[in-house]
Amino acid sequence: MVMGAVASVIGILLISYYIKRESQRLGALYVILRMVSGKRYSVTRSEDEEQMIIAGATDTTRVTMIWALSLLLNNRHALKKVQDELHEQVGKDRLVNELDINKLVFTFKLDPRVWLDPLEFQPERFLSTHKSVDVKGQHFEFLPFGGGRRSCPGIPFGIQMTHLALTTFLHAFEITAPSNAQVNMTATFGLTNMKTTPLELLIKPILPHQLFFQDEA
Ligand code: HEM
Repeated sequence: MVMGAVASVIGILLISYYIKRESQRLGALYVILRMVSGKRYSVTRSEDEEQMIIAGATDTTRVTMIWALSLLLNNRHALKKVQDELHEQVGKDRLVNELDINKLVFTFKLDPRVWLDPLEFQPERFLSTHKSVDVKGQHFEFLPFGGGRRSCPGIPFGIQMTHLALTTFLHAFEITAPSNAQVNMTATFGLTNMKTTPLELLIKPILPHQLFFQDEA
């Protein structure tokens, strides 16, 4: 099925859905952010604070998903490993859920001075040579969420959302680039380093049709 779908749309839809669902509980979210990060966010709700959390949560997760999909498309062996693992661990009779994430070892164990072949997409390195590197700001060679006092307070939420959205998508669809062309990896400098050109995907559903229309439990 050719849809010419742009991954960002899927990312935004999933993230906006969760944010919307959680927005009534933003007051509680401040408390959680304070608890997990030890930072002083005001518990008094203000529009600025809501916008800061929504902006911090949406663009970052969307951009992470777009780059992950682009890298997987340009590295078909890694994409195959991710999808083989999903079909082995989750099967084809249901969708991915939060409890599957820890079983998806390949997918999420995921300058020459620090990294060997830094420009190569080698997610395997996080299972072998760089097994002990974590993303939460303690290992300075890899700081996707920053570090120190102003590091990201949404790390658990960001990781969970990215895991769930990416695996749900890759489990349910076969993805290819139009004409099997290489994905253009040029980045635009900004607050988040967005891909310069939109990511175009051809997606083909691979799970039973009824799973795409099931009601939420
Ligand atoms: C993959 C997803 C995410 C990535 C890569 C990411 C990355 C970052 C980075 C690099 C910073 C700056 C840290 C620094 O200055 O050292 C930051 C800050 C922040 N992030 Fe995230 N983030 C993500 C998801 C989220 C989520 C889901 C939320 C909220 C639920 C969130 C809320 C925030 C806030 C409020 C700040 C400002 C912190 C402060 O200055 O005190 N982020 N994030």
